[in-house]
Amino acid sequence: MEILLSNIGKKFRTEWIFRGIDYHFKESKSYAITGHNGSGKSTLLRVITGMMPANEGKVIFQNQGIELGNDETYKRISFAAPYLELIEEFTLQEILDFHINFKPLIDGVKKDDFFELVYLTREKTKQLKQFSSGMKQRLKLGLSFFTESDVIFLDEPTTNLDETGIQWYIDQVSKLKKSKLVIISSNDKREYQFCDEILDVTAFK
Ligand SMILES: Nc1ncnc2c1ncn2[C@@H]1O[C@H](COP(=O)(O)OP(=O)(O)OP(=O)(O)O)[C@@H](O)[C@H]1O
Repeated sequence: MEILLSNIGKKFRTEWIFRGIDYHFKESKSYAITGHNGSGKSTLLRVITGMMPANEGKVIFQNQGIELGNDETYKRISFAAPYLELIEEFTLQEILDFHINFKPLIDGVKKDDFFELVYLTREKTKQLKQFSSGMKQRLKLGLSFFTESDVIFLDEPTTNLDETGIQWYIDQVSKLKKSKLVIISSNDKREYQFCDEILDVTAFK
């Protein structure tokens, strides 16, 4: 799976956040979208994933040269971000069951393995509203790491994680990046230092 950005521009009211972005995200490579606070990293991620429309240009997802429609694209991408809400009334077990209706767990990972992989075995029957912010973030990352997708989008992935959580994140992404396209929006080097390429959004003001 690869993604082509063709002349992408986004503005809020009259202010252009970025403009004229042409870029090619290639299969099984990893990319960091960088830039200072407010430069437009999250906005670009939202535009690429289709959560927000661009004002100019086109985002094309393609597989072996064939353009994918929106329905197909959504099945193949995962997205974890601090601002994406979880259903807080669900227990951990319920949210996993809900999620795997749409995106099955990756080969070799069973439900119980998932709880272990995200270090939440004792929280299976706990409602998410009782989770700490770091536990929620680990769960969001886990849902994107361990369910089927070809592309993983991560926005500020280590938000609310402690040192152990950050190391866990680095270990997991380092493994995943060998087989998936990974795109990380961040201004924290530790979150993206292993990436193959950097797209600096400030270059497109
Ligand atoms: N929904 C919105 N409506 C209006 N302006 C917005 C909206 N979302 C973002 N902006 C503005 O767009 C600019 C880019 O915001 P964005 O959140 O993409 O930056 P960022 O690089 O991700 O920042 P940070 O590093 O602080 O997370 C900012 O000036 C922000 O105020």
